[in-house]
Amino acid sequence: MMKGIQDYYPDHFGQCYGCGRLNEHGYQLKTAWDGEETLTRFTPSAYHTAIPGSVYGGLLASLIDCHGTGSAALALAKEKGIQLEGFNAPRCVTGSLQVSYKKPTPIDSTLEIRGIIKEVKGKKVVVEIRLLSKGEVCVTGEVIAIQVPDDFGK
Ligand SMILES: CCCCCCCC/C=C\CCCCCCCC(=O)SCCNC(=O)CCNC(=O)[C@H](O)C(C)(C)COP(=O)(O)OP(=O)(O)OC[C@H]1O[C@@H](n2cnc3c(N)ncnc32)[C@H](O)[C@@H]1OP(=O)(O)O
Repeated sequence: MMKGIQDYYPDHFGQCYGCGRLNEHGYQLKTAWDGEETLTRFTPSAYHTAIPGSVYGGLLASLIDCHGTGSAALALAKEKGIQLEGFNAPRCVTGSLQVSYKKPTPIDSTLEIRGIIKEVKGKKVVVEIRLLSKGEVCVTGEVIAIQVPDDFGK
């Protein structure tokens, strides 16, 4: 599996259900740069069903959520010139999450979640997200992520 910004969060940020590397029950999303965009992949299982053939919308929202905060952390690291090593990644939590379901999301394919950084202003980052299945955009969203201090959650 590719390495993501989540691999550079310290242990107390590694417990997140969506993206914590230490949560054995979670999705363990990995968010990385893909050119100017950010990218996460997730392969749904049959039990992630809404109606047969389509992915449950709440799951799709949580993929957008954690990919958004991870993308924001990548953007802050880039802006501040931080070389990722050890557990030194900037960390963000979700301020707001907006999701728009454009069409049913086929479940029998690996999903691609792509982020575009729209704004970095102080500790606030706005990320626009597209979620694709079989090459088609099924869901769009916007995450406003806010950087928190290093001791947040300790
Ligand atoms: C308390 C529990 C938190 C749990 C966090 C879990 C940690 C996870 C750890 C590790 C995983 C890695 C991370 C993955 C995360 C996964 C996603 C989640 O599930 S996160 C959980 C859901 N989110 C919350 O529970 C946030 C609760 N809210 C807060 O803690 C604060 O309200 C916070 C940090 C979001 C903002 O508080 P301020 O005091 O730092 O912000 P100000 O200084 O007032 O504003 C700065 C800028 O941000 C905007 N802003 C602030 N809050 C906003 C909001 N809610 N929506 C939109 N914009 C907001 C403001 O308008 C301002 O923007 P202008 O500079 O004026 O342009």
